[in-house]
Order: sequence, then C-alpha cells, then structure tokens
Amino acid sequence: MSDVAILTEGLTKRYGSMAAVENLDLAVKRDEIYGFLGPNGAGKSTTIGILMDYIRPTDGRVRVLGRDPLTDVVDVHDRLGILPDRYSLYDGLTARRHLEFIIDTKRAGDSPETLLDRVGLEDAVDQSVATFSQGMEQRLALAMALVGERELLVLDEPFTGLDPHGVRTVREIVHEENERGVAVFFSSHVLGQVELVCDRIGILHEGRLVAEGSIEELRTETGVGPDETVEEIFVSVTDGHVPVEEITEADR
Ligand SMILES: Nc1ncnc2c1ncn2[C@@H]1O[C@H](COP(=O)(O)OP(=O)(O)OP(=O)(O)O)[C@@H](O)[C@H]1O
Repeated sequence: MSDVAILTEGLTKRYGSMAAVENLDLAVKRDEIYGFLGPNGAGKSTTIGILMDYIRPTDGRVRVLGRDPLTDVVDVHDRLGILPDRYSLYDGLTARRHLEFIIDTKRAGDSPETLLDRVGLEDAVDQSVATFSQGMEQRLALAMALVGERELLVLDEPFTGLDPHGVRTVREIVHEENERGVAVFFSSHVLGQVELVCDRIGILHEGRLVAEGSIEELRTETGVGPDETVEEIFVSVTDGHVPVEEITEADR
C-alpha cells in the first residue's frame, strides 16, 4: 500500500483563460495532518472539488488513496470522509435523519447519537435542522463526514461559524482521527488553529503552490524569523508572491 493519501501531478483547472489551479503537485502522506491554505480565490475548494470528482480537471493526474477519482469515485468516497465548503441540509429533517441517510448510503454501523455526541450536538439529536444555528449546521456537517470507516478525512473550512468550544472540538477530532491512522487534509483561514494541528502546510496563491513544508521549514525557507507565526509566513508568500522554486540561497 502506498504511503501517499493524496497525490496530484501537474493538476490544472482552467475556467476560460483563467487558471483556478495551475500545475499543482501535492503528496499528502497517510500519517499526516496537512493544512491547505491560501487567500480567497486561491483555488483550495477547486482542488478539493477535483479530489472528490465534483469538478473535472483540465489537465494533470490525481490519485486519492491510490485511486483515480475520475474513474473510481464510489470506491474513493467509500474510503473517506468529506466536509465540503458548501453542503445542503434539509430543513424538514432532524439531525438524526441526516445521519441515518449517510449511514445507510455508506452501509455503516454508526449510531447517530454517538456521532452527534462527538461534535457536541448530543442535545439536538431529534431537533429539526430548520432550527439550527450556523455553528450547529457546521457541527452536523462534520458529524456527517465522520460516518463509516475512513482512511482520509477532507475538511473544507471546518472552523466556519464555530464558537471556541466548537473550534476545540474540531481540533480534538482531527487529532483523534490522525491517531487512528487517518490522513487529514483541510483548508482553513484560521491560521492559529492550523499552527496548532498541522504537521505540514501548503500555501496556494493564484492557483499555484507557493510554499510547502512544516512550520519550522517554512520559517527558514521564507526567512520570517524563528518565532514567527503561520500568519507571517502566509503574508510573506502571498503578499510578496515568491513561489517556492524561486526562493534562492541568496534570499534565505
Ligand atoms: N465555476 C466557476 N467558474 C468560473 N470561475 C470559477 C468557478 N469556480 C471557481 N472559480 C474561480 O476559481 C478561483 C478559485 O476559486 P476557489 O473557490 O477554488 O478558491 P478558494 O481558495 O477555495 O477561495 P475561498 O478561500 O474564498 O473559499 C477563483 O478565482 C474563483 O472565482
């Protein structure tokens, strides 16, 4: 079994003359927590959409858990959990019904109560989603990503709308999953949290990967100083836009 959970080579998605993702090479290992960062419009959701086969690439190669999502989409989705950036919940249904639907689809043996307890929604099991706050919806969508067995968890902006308890819950879930051997790939603008959980980060800017590595490596690579935050690294590579391959010894 390959030790790579997500592989992209030369991945490109164009809309007309605009490249949403350009020549992207990624290799996310099965044992790591990988933070996928970038300014608004950088191409993060497009990349995740391609991994899920929601969006077809213009060019390049993709492998998710060793499979091509373009041809093996059912197998890929059976083996991962996904929190998409835009999800649809049904106002007329309870949290329990939402989960039962995914449990049935995935032929999983999970209990809706246990899943909702994991995301802090244990008191809302039989509550209609029409009455949910934004943070409650986000927690339910996360619980839906946790249905079934998985080798990979893909989370697009998991902290959206969450209070500090919810943010902590996401962090705990990411760590628990990773300790069980699940690779975690997530996009986020909440850089303080990224710093707390990620083994490696990749920073996308205008569709191109402009920095990648552990926070330590990126501090050195970008020359921001040994105590600087991910925010400083982020600003240095997306403001000045210095792609990784263009950083020379003289810049360090
Ligand atoms: N269907 C589409 N048609 C045309 N352009 C699109 C389409 N979908 C996305 N784009 C463009 O592709 C680029 C990348 O968008 P994407 O949603 O992947 O960015 P993102 O990094 O996820 O941004 P954010 O942080 O704001 O969620 C943007 O310029 C966006 O306008």
